[in-house]
Amino acid sequence: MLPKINFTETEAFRYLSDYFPTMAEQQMKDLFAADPDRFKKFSITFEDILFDFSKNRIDDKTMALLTQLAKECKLKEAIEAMFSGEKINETEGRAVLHTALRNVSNKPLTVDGENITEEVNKVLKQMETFSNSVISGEWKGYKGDEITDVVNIGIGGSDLGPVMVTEALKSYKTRLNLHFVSNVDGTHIEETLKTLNPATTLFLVASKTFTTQETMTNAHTARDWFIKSGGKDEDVAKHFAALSTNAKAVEAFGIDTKNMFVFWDWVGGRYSLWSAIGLSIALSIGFDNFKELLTGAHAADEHFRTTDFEQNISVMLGVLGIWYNNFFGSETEAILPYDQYLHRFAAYFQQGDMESNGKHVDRNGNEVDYSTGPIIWGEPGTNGQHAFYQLIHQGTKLIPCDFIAPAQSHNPTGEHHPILLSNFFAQTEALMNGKTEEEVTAELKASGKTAEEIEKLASFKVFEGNRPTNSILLKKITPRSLGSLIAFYEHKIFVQGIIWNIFSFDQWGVELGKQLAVKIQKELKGDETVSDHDSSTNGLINQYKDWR
Ligand SMILES: O=P(O)(O)OC[C@H]1O[C@](O)(CO)[C@@H](O)[C@@H]1O
Repeated sequence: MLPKINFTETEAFRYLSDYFPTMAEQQMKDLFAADPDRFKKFSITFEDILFDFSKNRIDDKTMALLTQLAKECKLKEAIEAMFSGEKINETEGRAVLHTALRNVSNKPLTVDGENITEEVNKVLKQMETFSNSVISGEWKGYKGDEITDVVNIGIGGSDLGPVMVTEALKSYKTRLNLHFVSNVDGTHIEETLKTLNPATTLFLVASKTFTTQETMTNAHTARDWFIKSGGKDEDVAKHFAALSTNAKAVEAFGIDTKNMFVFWDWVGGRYSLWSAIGLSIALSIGFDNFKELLTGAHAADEHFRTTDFEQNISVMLGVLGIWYNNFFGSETEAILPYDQYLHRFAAYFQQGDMESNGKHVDRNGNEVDYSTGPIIWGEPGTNGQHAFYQLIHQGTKLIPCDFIAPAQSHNPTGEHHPILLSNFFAQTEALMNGKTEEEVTAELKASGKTAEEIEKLASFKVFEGNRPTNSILLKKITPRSLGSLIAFYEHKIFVQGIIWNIFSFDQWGVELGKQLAVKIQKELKGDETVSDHDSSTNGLINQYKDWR
């Protein structure tokens, strides 16, 4: 059982509230000027990843109080409860053990009397054999051809993780071409199928429940396409595999259970890329690289489980987020990777974070009277700079940003990488230092503007600065470093959920819309006028029926 403590009633919260006005006044640039060791003090290096937290609106006292807050909320006990397989997902009665999927050190772990380490290793072996055989060309399609293309059909956690990782690790790509179909919009599957040859295509139907409407609709369309293009029912086994926890539904769909890769109800959808859901990743980068991804995540798990909070990367990420969310009133956090390969990283953590911590009821079942999960968003730099950085620099909202970049590029073409990285460093410096009115005036004067022109322009060109950033510099994006990075972010979400006293591993908020869609889908059949909704919904449905 998880602790059920209201963090706003802790001693640390009271002290933080008292101290907040002092820190709200503090300029980060003054804190840097006063302490030559600030960078050293507030940065942590883990293997080949440097986390620099020093450009935050914190000092020693803030950090001591934030870590005290985590302690008072019994974070240490909660971490142990998760890792040891307690059923901490109480509203679904499930353990939360994505960490067991990457337990490469093979520490034995028993859940409900089953040795899950053995179960996990069995599926990993199956994934290894299968992916090696497809990549090597030993696995043949129904006409005897090698597989050239793999289509992962899944949505949410059964799509976003595999998409993000296969994109991030594209430079490790095998000869296979990966495609991802998620949206139930027929355009997604049709545009994908157009480019494919059924004799050389392998479909992975990825769904924890194997009941998700979007995925099952797309999977049926893919199967129909395969049959229409000449495949027979008995050929389906060579072209369809299932990644699921639901063997019965897989069989009912017509996929041979020999081609089924299982996982378990203790793997949350948005934490499932490490499970059989990662088969598309293994096919895309090879099983050894997939194993490296798991190894990197495991190393981060060990760090999270055993490191003191003051030096614990996920705890730092988590409590800093709480500092801005609950004291400065920030509503959003931007994730800004300066690496084109990481272009789906923010989208991935949109689900990871927002589906986990977008909750307004605490673990006691009471409505919370504080803000919980932030809105996560972001795009790769430098594209973001030319789109939304204006608001980050000069808008009225305080937006804490995570800047992420590799020191070594997989594509070190000409001056591209130094140019990219100079933008990363410049942005974090600019966000912190800003530009004062005196500096603006001097600059305008030097450019030959008159006193009158300077008077008119100056205020628009001032940057107030003091805008916080985390900088995450990796030596290189490798399967191992990426595995660690993802795991650190996953655990940050955990840290925050524990402090906010909410359940981070259910997602009841996605159910209502699904239920209503099933009802409305029936009403869309036939031409009768619909009248049992509110006038807006009726009006929209009836107009749709008229126009379709
Ligand atoms: O893997 P499944 O069961 O198809 O579910 C897909 C996604 O749907 C959700 O349940 C809700 O959108 C996610 O949590 C999950 O990742």
